[in-house]
Amino acid sequence: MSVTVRTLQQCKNDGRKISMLTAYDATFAHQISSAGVDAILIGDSLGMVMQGHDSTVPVSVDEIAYHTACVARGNHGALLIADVPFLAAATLERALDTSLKLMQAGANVVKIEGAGWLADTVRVLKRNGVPTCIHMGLTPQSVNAFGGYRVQGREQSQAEQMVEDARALEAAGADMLLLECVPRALSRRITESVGIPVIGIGAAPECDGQVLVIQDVLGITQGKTARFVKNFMAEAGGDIAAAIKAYDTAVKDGSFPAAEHCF
Ligand SMILES: Nc1nc(=O)c2c([nH]1)NC[C@@H]1CN(c3ccc(C(=O)N[C@@H](CCC(=O)O)C(=O)O)cc3)CN21
Ligand SMILES: CC(C)C(=O)C(=O)O
Ligand SMILES: [Mg+2]
Repeated sequence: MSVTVRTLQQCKNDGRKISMLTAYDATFAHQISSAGVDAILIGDSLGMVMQGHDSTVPVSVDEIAYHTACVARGNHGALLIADVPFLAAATLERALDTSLKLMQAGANVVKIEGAGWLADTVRVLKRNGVPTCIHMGLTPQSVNAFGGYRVQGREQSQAEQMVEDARALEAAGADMLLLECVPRALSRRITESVGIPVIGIGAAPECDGQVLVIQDVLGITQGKTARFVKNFMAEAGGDIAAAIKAYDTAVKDGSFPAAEHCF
């Protein structure tokens, strides 16, 4: 049975946690979906972990579409979410063109970095049959504007705006939200403020689900990793399939993330 946006909504309604991991190729899609992970993100993090860039800014729509098609061939029933690259949804026309390529490559949902100002985009995509996930908080494509990868929503006014934006995006028809590097208390408040599933990374165990980059889970990422990362390879005795299963189990039993992975 394939996972759909309705399955994830049911998970939130029933209080069952959602697990998500990134994948960029058929082999990992096979391993991750076979382990029972609910959703696979074809993330623009591939610009860093696959291509060796120092940010996600250089990634193109055609590259995400290529990796989405690779993942789709190895996938066994996980929901496929494709990242919309830098500026590829900056106008409604671009958002539609980008979604056309990603959905035809095999995506079930497109994920767009931004905030409340994406409400119109969400409405237009929904009308055209494209489910959306809006990535809020630390949006890595804005690293040049932020001046680094920094926690977002620490100031009261910014926190209130984020809650308001989450509600506006739900009202516009967004199917899910993703919060990255948002303080735990605010992440919990946003998750409780909307009816749609909220996936966290550096957010809170109280989110409806969690996502990590697969290389981080396997402990093979080059250089320093973020606070929210947990390497599941050690407890899995060096077995990749066991590490993926350990992640899925830890998300679903609520033991990941722990306080040390949150802000
Ligand atoms: N391997 C990998 N894992 C990721 O999670 C990831 C990527 N690559 N590439 C794209 C973005 C970049 N991401 C990042 C990168 C660094 C931090 C980071 O170092 N954050 C600080 C927060 C500092 C603060 O404001 O307190 C940290 O200490 O975790 C966070 C997210 C998440 N994404
Ligand atoms: C880190 C996750 C949320 C992401 O957007 C990516 O992998 O590109
Ligand atoms: Mg991304």
